[in-house]
Amino acid sequence: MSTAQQNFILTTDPLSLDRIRSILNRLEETIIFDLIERAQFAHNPKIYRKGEFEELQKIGFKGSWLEWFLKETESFHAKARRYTSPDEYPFTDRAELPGPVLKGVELPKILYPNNVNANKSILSFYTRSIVPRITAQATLALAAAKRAKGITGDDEYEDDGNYGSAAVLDVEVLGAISKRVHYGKFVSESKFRADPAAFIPHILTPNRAALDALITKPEVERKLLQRLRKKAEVYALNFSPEGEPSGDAGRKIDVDAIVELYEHYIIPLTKEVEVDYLLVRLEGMSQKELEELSSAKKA
Ligand SMILES: C=C(O[C@@H]1C=C(C(=O)O)C=C[C@H]1O)C(=O)O
Repeated sequence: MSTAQQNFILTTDPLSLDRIRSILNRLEETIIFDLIERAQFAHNPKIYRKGEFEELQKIGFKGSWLEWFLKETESFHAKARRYTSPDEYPFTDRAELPGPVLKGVELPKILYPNNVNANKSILSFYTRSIVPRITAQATLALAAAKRAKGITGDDEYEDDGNYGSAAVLDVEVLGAISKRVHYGKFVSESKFRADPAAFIPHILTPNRAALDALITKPEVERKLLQRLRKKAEVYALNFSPEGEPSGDAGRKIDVDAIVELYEHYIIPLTKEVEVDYLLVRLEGMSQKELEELSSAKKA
């Protein structure tokens, strides 16, 4: 599917699973490249801890350096109505963001009204598990360079002072992961509409495990992880000035780290969003509406 056909406005069938899967596939590129960019800087743990920067406290901001970046960036994006789109969620509380300067666009209402939002979990696993892992190479190289200058002990590690550059990239990675994970809502809506009768009893019970089994496609996940490894291996290659790929010169990022990120965080969280969305999919419906839906033919 061409990238133009992925466009929400141009497509004829926004809920086709093929279209949704092609978007998830394209987001793999975005996430891998953003992680490669972030991996050039050291961990810089200071930027993830609240209260580390006196300068921020002085201007009345109580969160971490990264939270400040998120709030400032998202405030601007909110003005351009980014978060009125059903696949874009801010990390900052909406109440703290300004309203859009442009009037809202009339997008077709495809999703059922819901407040499912996984960003708190995304922020937490990204900063605790992902950043330390993908920055390990840069952090070790930094420590070696510092030792060569006679700096040893605790001051050797982790901090290269590139707080702005690292946080700009964190904001990019987080936005891409968030978009990917919340796409789970479209996946669920598509699967639900294809066979409402299969889902309804488990939504009413409610039975998370049964819903999880209904939406899980092990074969799709297996192929995804295989494809992702191949993509990461290729994109992370270093090239000689003559354009020769040199696998021996090391890769720009730890390929296993990317595959594990998907396997242990991104896919499970997408499925959690899928199930959370299904659990509110019938809220406010009358008995008659439920019966009509239950007897709707399998698509
Ligand atoms: C996204 C889908 O739903 C589930 C979640 C997947 C994922 O997060 O990549 C993959 C397959 C399914 O188990 C899908 O069916 O494509």
